[in-house]
Amino acid sequence: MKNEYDVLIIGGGPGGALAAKTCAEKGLSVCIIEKRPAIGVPVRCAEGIGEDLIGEFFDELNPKWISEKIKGAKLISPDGSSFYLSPEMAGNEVGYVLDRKFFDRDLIWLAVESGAECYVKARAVDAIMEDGVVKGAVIEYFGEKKEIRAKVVIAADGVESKFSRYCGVDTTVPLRELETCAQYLMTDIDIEPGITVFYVGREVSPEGYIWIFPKGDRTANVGIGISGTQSKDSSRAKDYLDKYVKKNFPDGKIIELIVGGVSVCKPLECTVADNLIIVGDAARLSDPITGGGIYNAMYTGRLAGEVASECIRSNDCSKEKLMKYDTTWRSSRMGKALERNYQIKEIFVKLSDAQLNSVLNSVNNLVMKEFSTLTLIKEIIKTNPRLVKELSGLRKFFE
Ligand SMILES: Cc1cc2nc3c(=O)[nH]c(=O)nc-3n(C[C@H](O)[C@H](O)[C@H](O)COP(=O)(O)OP(=O)(O)OC[C@H]3O[C@@H](n4cnc5c(N)ncnc54)[C@H](O)[C@@H]3O)c2cc1C
Repeated sequence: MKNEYDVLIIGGGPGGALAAKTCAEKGLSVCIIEKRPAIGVPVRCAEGIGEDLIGEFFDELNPKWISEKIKGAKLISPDGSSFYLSPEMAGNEVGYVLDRKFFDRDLIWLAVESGAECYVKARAVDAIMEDGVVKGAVIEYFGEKKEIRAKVVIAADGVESKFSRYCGVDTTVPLRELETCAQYLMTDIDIEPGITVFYVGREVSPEGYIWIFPKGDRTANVGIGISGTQSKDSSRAKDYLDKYVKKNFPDGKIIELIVGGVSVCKPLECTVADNLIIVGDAARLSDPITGGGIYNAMYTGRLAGEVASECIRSNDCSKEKLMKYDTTWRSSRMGKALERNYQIKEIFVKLSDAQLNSVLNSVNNLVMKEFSTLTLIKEIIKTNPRLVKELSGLRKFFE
């Protein structure tokens, strides 16, 4: 490990890996540090991603990255009725349940093949700051402290991100908007292959949802996310999950448990500073409705790599120059979706279970030519005149 690189990347998740690969391909010297002893494990994710989204990065997917191809979805209302998205309707919402143990590792491998250096068990414990400007990171590597300097530091340290805070950026997530999650990898359970299932409602999962994401024969990620402040009797996410599992999969076998957090707040007000770019979950870029953030991390990681390379070439890595990264992602399809989905989430979390039943039952018999979250929301607005007041805030997104 050297003391100086063009680009230092904190975190070896999908955001960090794409940033590293992009910078290395452009001929820069790149160092990725990852605090865990292995890339990709433990997997803190339900591993779902849309086909079109992952297709933006790869012409062909390595079969070992994929646990299951998803062709449809079911949404279960609080009253138990279900809204089924057939494979024909699912259209652009089909996708994959990945195997991130392999996927994340291979993303780093691609970065290393392109010339990046990667060090595991290397944790950033502070920022090197000079005159208020980021110059690198202090890291702990196998018990020793070391300083690494860089022209640009990319903070890709996930939802638990501390690095940007070390640099003076306020990254606080309001407690209500930090979903706490628990997930079992379960086997020996009766599930429909290729169909993801989502349960919503205050009783089952306050301000969140339960998911079943199939991962091969009678096996699935069965998980839950709940708002940080809305649980009953201080029940934890795992308590809600256990209740669900006991009722629905009493004979299933639990072979893994993970817990983690997902932010469903607005993105950081600004995702750059002098010599610093913040990507993926560290920038609070997971989707406020679904909590999904693999694509957003990959997209912003790649963009950060491109903008950092340009700025390093032009010898100017000031906040002003790096702002190109911030303005580009905000005006992208992803940025617009984040803004819209935040407003939609804010409205939906306020609906009672009775209102949710009414909303979801109203779309139950719809035949949509092409499904997307957007078309579903449009239909909900059209078919729920009684909820016009609650839903009126959504109109601006569809006019
Ligand atoms: C239960 C759960 C289910 C989810 N399900 C889905 C899903 O189905 N689909 C989806 O798209 N998204 C899902 N997500 C979100 C998804 O996992 C994240 O959005 C995605 O991993 C973000 O990638 P990232 O690179 O920004 O951060 P991460 O993947 O979190 O990577 C950050 C890395 O930085 C490392 N790190 C942290 N601090 C330091 C430090 N100081 N020094 C060095 N390294 C550090 C961490 O160890 C980690 O490896 C889920 C999340 C949870 C918790």
